[in-house]
Amino acid sequence: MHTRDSMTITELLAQHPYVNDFFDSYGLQLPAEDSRTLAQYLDSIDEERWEDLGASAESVLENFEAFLQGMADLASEQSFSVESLTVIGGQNKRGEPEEVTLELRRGDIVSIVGPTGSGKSRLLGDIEWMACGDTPTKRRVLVNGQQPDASWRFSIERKLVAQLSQNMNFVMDLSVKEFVDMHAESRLTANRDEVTATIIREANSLAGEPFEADTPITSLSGGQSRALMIADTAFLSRSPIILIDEIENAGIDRQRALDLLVREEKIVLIATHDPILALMAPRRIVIRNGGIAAVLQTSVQEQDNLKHLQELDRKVLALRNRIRTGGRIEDTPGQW
Ligand SMILES: Nc1ncnc2c1ncn2[C@@H]1O[C@H](COP(=O)(O)OP(=O)(O)OP(=O)(O)O)[C@@H](O)[C@H]1O
Repeated sequence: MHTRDSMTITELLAQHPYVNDFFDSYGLQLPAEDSRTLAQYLDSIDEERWEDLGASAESVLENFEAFLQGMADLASEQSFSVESLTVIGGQNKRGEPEEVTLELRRGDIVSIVGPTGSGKSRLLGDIEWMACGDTPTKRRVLVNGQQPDASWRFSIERKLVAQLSQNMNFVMDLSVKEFVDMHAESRLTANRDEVTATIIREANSLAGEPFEADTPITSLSGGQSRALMIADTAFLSRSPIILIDEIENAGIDRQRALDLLVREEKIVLIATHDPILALMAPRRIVIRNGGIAAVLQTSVQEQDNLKHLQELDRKVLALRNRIRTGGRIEDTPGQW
């Protein structure tokens, strides 16, 4: 029995003004002033009306409890802030000790580089799982200097980590707008229409080929769906830690994607084979044989060279587009 069970509707609305949204979604309008409790009010609704609404007093009450719990969880999540993330080394694939303690702070962007199969995704996996010596690497991950509570691993509401993985498989039959709006709704976003429009606009500015709000998500290209997920994560995810398993260079504006993701002082880790993305991060973790072999600061010289790399990249992109559109590459390299 909750204290709110004995509250009058007037009191309930005063304490939780957003409850009207919940009842609106059922097509019910709560009276603004009423000295009955919610249960009494729901009981007074006749059978026929419940049939029209496709619900019952019991189901509404039950879902209302879940809704209030969700709001409480969101509020506690917002007040919880991740200031630091620490990875304490374990062992590499040969069982040799990984002698490193890596501390990341809010707003840090770190890239993870290493040969195929060296263990980049594993490091992301350890962070996502908040490993405490219980993965093959024996690493331990601390949040704000402490081992996070085990229940966080399973908490969907209070998700500390958002992962953008390599494969995005959309199976639902929804338009881009419906998909983003559904996300916005599940996050209880206040200005949903506005946020949804911003996400679609930003995703379009990341992806080479534009798409429309009413495009079915199943017909988006790999690059387009990736762009949509990046924008969606940037604007809707409350997770303070973002893990990215490669932003492929399939026409995605990587600098813009990073700028979007770090807007909110999140901790961002990106596993990548792309030298441009690797150098865009102020620090990079080098993985070898399943262990962290080095943590390098991007030097001033590298930052300078990044501009040249980006210039090269633009040239390659232009050549790629030429090939894609049926052209030839017969001019001398000096003219590219
Ligand atoms: N320290 C370790 N001890 C034991 N196994 C490990 C360790 N590190 C990584 N592995 C295992 O090695 C395999 C390859 O690692 P992973 O998939 O992370 O590589 P990757 O660098 O992401 O590769 P790619 O570049 O192809 O995506 C995985 O099965 C992973 O669990």
